[in-house]
Amino acid sequence: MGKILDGKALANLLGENLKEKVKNLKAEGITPHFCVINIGDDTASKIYVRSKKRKAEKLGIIQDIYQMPADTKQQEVLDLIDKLNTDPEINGLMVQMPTPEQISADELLARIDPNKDVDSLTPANVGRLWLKDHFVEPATAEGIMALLKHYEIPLNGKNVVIIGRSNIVGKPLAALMLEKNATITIAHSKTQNLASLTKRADVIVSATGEPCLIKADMVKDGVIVVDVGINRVNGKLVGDVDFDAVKEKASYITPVPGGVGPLTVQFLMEAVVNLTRRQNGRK
Ligand SMILES: Nc1nc(=O)c2c([nH]1)NC[C@@H]1CN(c3ccc(C(=O)N[C@@H](CCC(=O)O)C(=O)O)cc3)C=[N+]21
Repeated sequence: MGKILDGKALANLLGENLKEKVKNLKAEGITPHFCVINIGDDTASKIYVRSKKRKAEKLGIIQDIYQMPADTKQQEVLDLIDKLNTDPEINGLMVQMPTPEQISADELLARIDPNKDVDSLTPANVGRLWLKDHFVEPATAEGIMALLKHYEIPLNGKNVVIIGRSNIVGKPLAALMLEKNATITIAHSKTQNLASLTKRADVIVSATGEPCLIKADMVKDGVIVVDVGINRVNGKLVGDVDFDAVKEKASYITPVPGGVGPLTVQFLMEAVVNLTRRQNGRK
């Protein structure tokens, strides 16, 4: 039976260190301050925005929430981003995904000052990520790397199958894992015979939003499974993995909830603090 990769515990542990870091900055008169722009009334988004707010408060970071109506015009959001980009009080900003139909998220992201790009989703920072001189990394990908490192799971030469090619998870995770000399396969909704790929994988990362996509007969014994899926099924939160069955074959597996999710929030806060330090000429 597989060992649980306890993301929640690691997030709490790292949170204690970050709290100290924030305290030290505050002693120098610097308080990290970031903004979340949430457009529309996606239920899940509201939950995430609130959980970020809670974490920020715990750490002593200021978080402003700009809640904009579902029919907000693109230009209004661009104007807000411009204002926050140039406000010296603001160290970071992010646009909560998904955005409503009339909004071009790509255009919004491109407008964010890369120096304030908490999510690391601006074109400049995506480029830096693949060129190895990055100063921010997307939080979920970074959280997964931290989790594997904490449990001393090496990636050198390992076959990793990432399912999901999103800009926010799959693609940046591939970049970070390549840096650790893993061999990466990115599978997605058009991939044929997914099981033939996952059966050969040493590490499987699933980020699709499809409950029970990964079943026990699709994985080899001793596999390491990282479940990034967040799905609500009959009022219950589940990942992409058939957890109870797959954990019998896995050597390590993340639970949902309590796996990758809390680390995402932790590393968003790390990004805020790192950007704040950088803007103030630290490290
Ligand atoms: N610009 C942007 N950046 C993001 O980082 C971003 C986003 N948009 N849109 C949505 C996704 C999703 N996301 C999560 C954050 C926290 C949990 C989390 O805390 N999960 C808890 C459970 C939370 C619950 O109970 O609902 C857990 O897995 O244990 C999950 C998912 C950030 N995202």
